[in-house]
Amino acid sequence: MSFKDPAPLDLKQYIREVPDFPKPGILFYDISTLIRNPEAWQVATGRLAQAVARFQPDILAGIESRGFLTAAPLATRLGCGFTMLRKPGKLPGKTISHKYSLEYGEDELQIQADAVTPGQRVVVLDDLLATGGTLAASIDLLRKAGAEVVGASVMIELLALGGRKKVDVPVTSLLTYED
Ligand SMILES: O=P(O)(O)OC[C@H]1O[C@H](OP(=O)(O)OP(=O)(O)O)[C@H](O)[C@@H]1O
Ligand SMILES: Nc1ncnc2[nH]cnc12
Repeated sequence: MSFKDPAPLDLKQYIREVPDFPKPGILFYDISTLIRNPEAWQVATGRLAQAVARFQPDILAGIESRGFLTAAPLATRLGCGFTMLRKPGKLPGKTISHKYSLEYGEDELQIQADAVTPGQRVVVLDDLLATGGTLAASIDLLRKAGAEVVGASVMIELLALGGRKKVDVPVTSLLTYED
């Protein structure tokens, strides 16, 4: 993997912080302003790719929908396969599902049953780690599909929510926020 990082570039300046979205009291970390800037997005994906390469993955798994944005360019850079973890009813053919609890209510993710060959090394990617429920569920789902989940990587980690405690594989994050 060759990537020359034009350091120093503070990527946080490209993340827009939106108060009270999608509901009062939530501070939303918006990556739209990062991905629309070609230089900043090159740097962000380059740094993420360096972190993910250390896991020596065969396949990257992206979590719908913002996880697709991070996983797909990395798979291209690293020469890995890419597979989608999707919300229910979106994937054709035989699928494997995993239901999980969130702070309020239940959610579900699916993967195609033949997406992973048993024992393949998979790294799961998302844009952001908050409570960790989504990432933990994705890892459970990938294991149901036969994957060896060797790591997880996110662009943004919200430290105060302690999400990485729910995740039993090594997690790398590019940008951390205390609040
Ligand atoms: O750590 P958690 O508390 O589980 O939260 C993190 C998840 O929440 C967001 O996804 P969202 O469900 O908003 O879907 P989106 O990517 O389609 O916007 C984000 O992209 C992560 O997947
Ligand atoms: N605070 C937040 N900002 C952006 N995406 C999120 N997903 C879960 N919590 C989030």
